[in-house]
Amino acid sequence: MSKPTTGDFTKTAGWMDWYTGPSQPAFQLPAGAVDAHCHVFGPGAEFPYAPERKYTPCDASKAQLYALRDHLGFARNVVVQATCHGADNRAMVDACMSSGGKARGVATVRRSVTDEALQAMHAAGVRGVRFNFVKRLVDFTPKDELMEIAGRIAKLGWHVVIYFEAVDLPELWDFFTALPTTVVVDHMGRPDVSKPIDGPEFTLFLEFMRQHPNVWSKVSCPERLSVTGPKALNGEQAAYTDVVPFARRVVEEFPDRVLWGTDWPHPNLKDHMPDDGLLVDFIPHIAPTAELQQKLLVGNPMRLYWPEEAGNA
Ligand SMILES: O=C(O)c1cc(C(=O)O)oc(=O)c1
Repeated sequence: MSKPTTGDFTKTAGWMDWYTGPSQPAFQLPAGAVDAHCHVFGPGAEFPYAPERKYTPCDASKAQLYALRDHLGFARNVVVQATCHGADNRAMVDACMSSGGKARGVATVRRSVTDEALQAMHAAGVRGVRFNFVKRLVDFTPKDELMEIAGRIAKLGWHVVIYFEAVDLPELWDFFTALPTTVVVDHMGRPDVSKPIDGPEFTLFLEFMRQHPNVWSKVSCPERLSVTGPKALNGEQAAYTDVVPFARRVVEEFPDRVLWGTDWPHPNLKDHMPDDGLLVDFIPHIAPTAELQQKLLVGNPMRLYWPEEAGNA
């Protein structure tokens, strides 16, 4: 793949660029597999990063994303608005519109967004909004503003994607459970995988999903959650073993409400940048049967993002 650039922007100190030589996965993805969580960054020269951003990344263009899709063997992408673009959705929308129907999007919007702008995003392929509660990534948005947005996008048939840290779930519970749409949790609500799987935090997360059939989870980002590794580098076929029991528990208990994505280009990693081919090889460890893999990678994302075609998935 081509190398990342940065245009006129200066990257955050210590920024780790995405991996340019991903391996060919050993795991064969099922036909029609969807990478249901990935981002584009800029390019900054064309789609400038937002003034309110908390980090400045290297560029990660739609062409580079789609080259990775083809290399790994995915058929489609869900492009999630990255916080470095704030509520300026142009890069994400442009990626969706250039995909020939093979990408859907998740936007970030403010209360001031017009109905016309929402309609235009819908036409481009956007099917959800993202509410972010991770304090290092965004400034606080009042919950009444978010609830108002949720009410408006519900009418379009969109869903809400939520990103939060496990310790914050108790405080956010009432807000999340009042949302009127399907609710998709990013990265399993970021469990601390050094804690026991049957400990209070992860038990609460499972309870959240058990009690609320409208809640789905992305079982993504082992590279972010892992404490012990080993890293998805140098041909490692058993990467991030400490994350496996957590993700597998969610996949096995809620097989019809899980999604998987690469999280390319992996914003804000501090320790290492994974080989995305080896990340794909992580999938059969958390979804060990062909049936679970089919739901995770094809059936579920198609139902949520391409419902008009889902009958065939
Ligand atoms: O943990 C993160 O740093 C992170 C950031 C973003 C974003 O900036 O949008 O998205 C993610 O999925 C994860």
